[in-house]
Amino acid sequence: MTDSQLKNMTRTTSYGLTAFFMFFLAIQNYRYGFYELVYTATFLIPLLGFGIAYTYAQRFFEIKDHAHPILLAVMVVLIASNINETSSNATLWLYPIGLLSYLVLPFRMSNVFNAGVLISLTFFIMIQQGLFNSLSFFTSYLLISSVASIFAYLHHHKNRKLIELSLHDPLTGAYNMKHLDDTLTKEISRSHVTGNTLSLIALKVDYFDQFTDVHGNNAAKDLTIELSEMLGGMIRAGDSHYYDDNSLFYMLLPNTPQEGMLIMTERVRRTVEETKWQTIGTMTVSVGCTTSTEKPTTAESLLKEVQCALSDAEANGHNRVNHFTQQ
Ligand SMILES: Nc1nc2c(ncn2[C@@H]2O[C@H](COP(=O)(O)OP(=O)(O)OP(=O)(O)O)[C@@H](O)[C@H]2O)c(=O)[nH]1
Repeated sequence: MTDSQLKNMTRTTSYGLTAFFMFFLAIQNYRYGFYELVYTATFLIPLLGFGIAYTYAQRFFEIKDHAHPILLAVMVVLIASNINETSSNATLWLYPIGLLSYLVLPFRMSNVFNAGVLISLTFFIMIQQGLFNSLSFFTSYLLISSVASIFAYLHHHKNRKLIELSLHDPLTGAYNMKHLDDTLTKEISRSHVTGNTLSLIALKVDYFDQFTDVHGNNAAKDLTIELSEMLGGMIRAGDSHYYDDNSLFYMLLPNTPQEGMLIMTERVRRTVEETKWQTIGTMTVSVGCTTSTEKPTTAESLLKEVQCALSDAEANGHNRVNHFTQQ
């Protein structure tokens, strides 16, 4: 299940459960003779139904999320219209809306929404029913929305960590190969639309296996981290670098023509050669590079081209930049 399918399912279920809860509250109010709240429920339940329909439509059409906060705000106003000098039963109906907001709105927006409800309704109840009732609403709504907010925050935080872990290589902090596949596919489509050239570079430390045999795995890891930091510092905003394995790096340069890419790769090769490396003193790298042509291409074929160019650079004596040429 994709992220957006899961989000839509959560929203639909949350609207459905809230509608069920409202229906139950409406029956209770009918039994006790609070007919105004029953009338309000006849508006609220269709509004929640609209929320379900809107979420469903979002699966098929590119519709923004704007309707969700508006829908929740309308429901709060409808409920608040039942609060008067004598009755505060309607405040009970606000809690499920507050909880619903954490399930259908983005985290920050739901915090702002609940803060707005808390402040405006506290003042409104104070005017209608005095300080004691408004304080009682304030404390109970604050407690419930804070608990919901803490849970939502934990979920949001874990989610961000998981996304980061799924995109980055744990050793170097560079992006991983799965992310390169995804980004490359997107950038290829973009370059077809805009007509801008896309450049891809593969770079590998020369004689890295021998280095590992002599200096050990830890030194090899330290060198890889050092090199990754250097590459990350040399690329421009909009470029990105990726780590595969065995000291093999890729760099993706959108909107960069062949001449620009050759300037950039030669600069990287020379900088590596001239740098005093903590773990090894001096070292060199071989670089393979390719640029997208006007012909339709795929991420797979660009990767093959760049790997082929890198193998040729290594076969022709290492410490060189080699641009892929069609045989
Ligand atoms: N994408 C990308 N291209 C680069 C980078 N460095 C150099 N280039 C390319 O090489 C060309 C010449 O770059 P430089 O030698 O830095 O000259 P420059 O006058 O600073 O280049 P501009 O910043 O584009 O004006 C640029 O126009 C780019 O196409 C880089 O880090 N990333």
